[in-house]
Amino acid sequence: MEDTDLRLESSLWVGNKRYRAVLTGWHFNWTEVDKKNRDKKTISVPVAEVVGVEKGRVEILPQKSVEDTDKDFTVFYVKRSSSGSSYGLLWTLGRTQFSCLSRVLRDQWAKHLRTALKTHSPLRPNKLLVFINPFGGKKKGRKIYHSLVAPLFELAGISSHVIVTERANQARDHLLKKDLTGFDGVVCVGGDGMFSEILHGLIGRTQQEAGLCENDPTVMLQPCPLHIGIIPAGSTDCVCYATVGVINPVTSALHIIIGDSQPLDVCSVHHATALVRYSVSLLGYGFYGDVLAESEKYRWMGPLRYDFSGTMVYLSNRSYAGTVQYLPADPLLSSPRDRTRCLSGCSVCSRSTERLFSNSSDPGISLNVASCLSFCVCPGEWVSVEGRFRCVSLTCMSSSCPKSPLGLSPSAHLADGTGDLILVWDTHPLGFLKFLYRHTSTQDRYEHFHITTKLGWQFDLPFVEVHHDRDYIETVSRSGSQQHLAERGTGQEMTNDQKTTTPFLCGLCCSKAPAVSVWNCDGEILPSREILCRIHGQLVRLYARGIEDGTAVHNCSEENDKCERGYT
Ligand SMILES: CCCCCCCCCCCCC/C=C/[C@@H](O)[C@H](COP(=O)(O)O)NC(=O)CCCCCCCCCCCCCCC
Ligand SMILES: Nc1ncnc2c1ncn2[C@@H]1O[C@H](COP(=O)(O)OP(=O)(O)O)[C@@H](O)[C@H]1O
Ligand SMILES: [Ca+2]
Repeated sequence: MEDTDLRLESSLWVGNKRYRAVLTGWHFNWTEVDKKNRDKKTISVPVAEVVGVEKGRVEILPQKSVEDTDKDFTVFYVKRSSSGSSYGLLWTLGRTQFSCLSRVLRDQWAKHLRTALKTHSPLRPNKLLVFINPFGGKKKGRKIYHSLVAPLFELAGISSHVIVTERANQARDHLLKKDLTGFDGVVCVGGDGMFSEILHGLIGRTQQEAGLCENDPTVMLQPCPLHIGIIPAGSTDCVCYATVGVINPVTSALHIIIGDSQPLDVCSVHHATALVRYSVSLLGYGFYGDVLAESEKYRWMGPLRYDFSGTMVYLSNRSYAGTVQYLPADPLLSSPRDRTRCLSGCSVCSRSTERLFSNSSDPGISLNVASCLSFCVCPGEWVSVEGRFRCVSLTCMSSSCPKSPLGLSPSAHLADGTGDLILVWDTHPLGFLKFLYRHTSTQDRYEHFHITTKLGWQFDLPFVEVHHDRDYIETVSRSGSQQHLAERGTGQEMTNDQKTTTPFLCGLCCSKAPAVSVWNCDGEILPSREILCRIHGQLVRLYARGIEDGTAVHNCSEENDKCERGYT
């Protein structure tokens, strides 16, 4: 036996097989040795991915059972399996029960492993504040938390203070006003709307404490000190999908437990001199605004309300006149058409961390170099676009979700300090259907009518433009004064310029097509149509690590597969 600092090596038994087990600084490995002392297969678990170490023979599923034996210990760790698509890995709870030659050795293994995992993952939370929206998605938030997540938190020694919300904005108000001392992070059990509440509460609280004015779009906001964890239990679950790669409560719980950390860009939306809201996933005018407004009537349908309303709004065949102005970002940083994806350990985001935080005096509203596409812009110049749009969307990240596995903007980055602006000009209904349909693509490269298609396929249409922006103004109005837009009602006589496109299938869904749309801001309808947006790079941190490349499945060896698979 060897024992220096955190290194420990000895023989251990799993069942009747003997293993040579080694704990080095970063890894816990066990290698099967046969009767002639020859090495066979090795299983290696990064210490940072050890969930817990218990003395005795312990199971936590289907219910907790502890056999308090003298020479045994049980190690729980993260185990990966394919999610079925090329990106995003499911995490389950791996478990192996080891036997030692003596109790002293057993205690030594337990002590060393526990010390090592604390040393190698310093962001593991000790205490979490958990908000459950009991009405999100299919209304299963409470069940998901208590049956799948709470036992894992308990195993990892995390204490949690759980609040089941009784009204909208309760979580946000709690975070804005109540004592948060001692908490390492906030967990939201729900959908994108619930995440948005947490986001607003934490950003608001941080700025209050820093004495910063959120209404001023030129202020450099203070990054939030508390991490946010998302247990998906909503309808779209876009933020979870885009930062973890799968919608799976156990996977998300394990990312929280091991203290993963993923920074995220946030967009602040202003009107006149006031902050309206923050957004991370979708700020959409036109189609997405109309779908949201329509879907509110059908909340009782649960997540299906979006498909139903989406079809109705599609059939109503609307487009809207407007003006969008934006400041293009430096195309050297990354581009929405560069066919790359932001995956775990993304180098574009890492480089951005240095850029975003090295120059704290950067007001953030100065321009980088010219944008791509048909616009010729000089440094420092705003680009103004005017016309009729099917939809105008802004995302700070890919906004991938189960409906659109590669997302609204597949090459967008989670934490590069920029957002993507997608302009879809008015086009014929089949063209727009093609655009929507292309969002359902699951592979980033495939053959379609003998043509190899690549990431960002939905942008390869003549009526779609995508721009990479750092900060910009967006206003949506008909050509003419913006004031006019705010005052324009739906009952007015419309000029050709103001008219929405004629519905082409039925009068049921589209008899009263309005002349203006609304903004969908992460699932909330905004009260204003004229807005000014600013991207704040890496303003919050999630317990996540970005989407893992599913083509490289780790530690799923034969031996591992024999372990308890946990909750799949
Ligand atoms: C033909 C199939 C078309 C599929 C098009 C899929 C595009 C999906 C893009 C989704 C981007 C999601 C960005 C995230 C938004 C969320 O923040 C936000 C709030 O989520 P929460 O309720 O969980 O709190 N969610 C939303 O605003 C929902 C947007 C959903 C849009 C779905 C549209 C479905 C369209 C179906 C059209 C069908 C046309 C069929 C014609 C015969
Ligand atoms: N107890 C509650 N009662 C009613 N609404 C709530 C409650 N808790 C949270 N909400 C609100 O419900 C909205 C939708 O929640 P979310 O969890 O995102 O579900 P979904 O994904 O189905 O829209 C959010 O805007 C949130 O503010
Ligand atoms: Ca971004």
